[in-house]
Amino acid sequence: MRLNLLRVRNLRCLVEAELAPAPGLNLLTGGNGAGKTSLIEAVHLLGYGRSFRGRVRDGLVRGGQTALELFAEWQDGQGRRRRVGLRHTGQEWEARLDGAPAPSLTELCAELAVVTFEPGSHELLAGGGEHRRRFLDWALFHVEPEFLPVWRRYARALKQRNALLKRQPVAAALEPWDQELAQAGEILSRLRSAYLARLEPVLASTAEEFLAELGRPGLRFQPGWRREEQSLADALLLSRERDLALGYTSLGPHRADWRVEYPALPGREALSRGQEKLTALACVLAQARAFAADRGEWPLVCLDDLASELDRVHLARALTSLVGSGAQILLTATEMPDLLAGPLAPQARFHVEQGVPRPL
Ligand SMILES: Nc1ncnc2c1ncn2[C@@H]1O[C@H](COP(=O)(O)OP(=O)(O)OP(=O)(O)O)[C@@H](O)[C@H]1O
Repeated sequence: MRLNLLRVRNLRCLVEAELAPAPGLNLLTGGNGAGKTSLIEAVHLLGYGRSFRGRVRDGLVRGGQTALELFAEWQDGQGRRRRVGLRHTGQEWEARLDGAPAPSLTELCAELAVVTFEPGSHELLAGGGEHRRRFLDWALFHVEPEFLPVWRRYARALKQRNALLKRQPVAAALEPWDQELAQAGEILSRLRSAYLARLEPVLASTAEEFLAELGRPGLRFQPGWRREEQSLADALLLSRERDLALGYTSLGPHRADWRVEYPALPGREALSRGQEKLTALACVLAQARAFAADRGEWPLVCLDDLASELDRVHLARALTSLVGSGAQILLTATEMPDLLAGPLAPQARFHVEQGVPRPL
């Protein structure tokens, strides 16, 4: 997947910005508040329907404006030229995909695959389970056709069951939703567990390239109930009294989680802050690699302010591992890191000032 053109209007400080990235490594430099992260946010928004700094309604639209507008043109793995346009007010949106109206944001996000590592990405290890579920589900959404319908089934059944639980229904009223939840939930869990099993060796080889000192990382899946001991149907039945008292469904795949384990470390808490970031980066890059292996094309890789996150040695190793891969990369930094020379020299450089990126 190769992004040829990005146009942004009225997103944070970007009044009217245009970026035409090259294949390979693109470096965006500029001072604090210049708009580098906002450009990455624009790409991320097309890939996820939300920013990594919150929803569109949480301040993404430029002050004094009613909507932001994005346009992107890229080439997919088969060499086809694709186009997407999005207008978003924070409440309402309108989108076009290849010239036709897009029926949903989900449809849009299925087309442009983006992985992002930014200063908040250490939340993948340190934050709540929703970050890690989102990570898992992004991959499945893109590579597993069975995933989205089953995820929707599960989400709908969960909403209905939770609404019922609040009303203290008779047990029989819960039956159909328990059944639906159990059926969809078992499939969801199987898909997630299989994905993590596929990701584990990819993560190990990625971490080996720039984080070998910690040993081979493993991935442990937590399905959201005691899956090795009981079916989800049984678990739901057993937790019914408690769920009625709580007024919501206390177990199931919506509570799933996963974690990275290093054999020589007692737990995540033993990681230094830098090691936590490197591990999160390894997870993100492994996910991009696994995507490339499954789909035969790389997602667009966005790395915001990586140099301020990593020391020089780890930064060089991480970039070397990526740059050789053929992925298109958008990398932001306040200044050009001096290690970006020789084989790590960017294919294109842009300087961002007051929300305007200019090619150098
Ligand atoms: N809704 C908004 N309307 C107008 N300006 C905004 C809005 N939200 C944020 N800004 C401004 O947009 C800029 C955002 O900059 P951005 O985070 O993209 O900068 P950056 O180049 O990545 O900087 P840094 O190096 O400090 O991370 C800031 O100057 C901020 O004050």
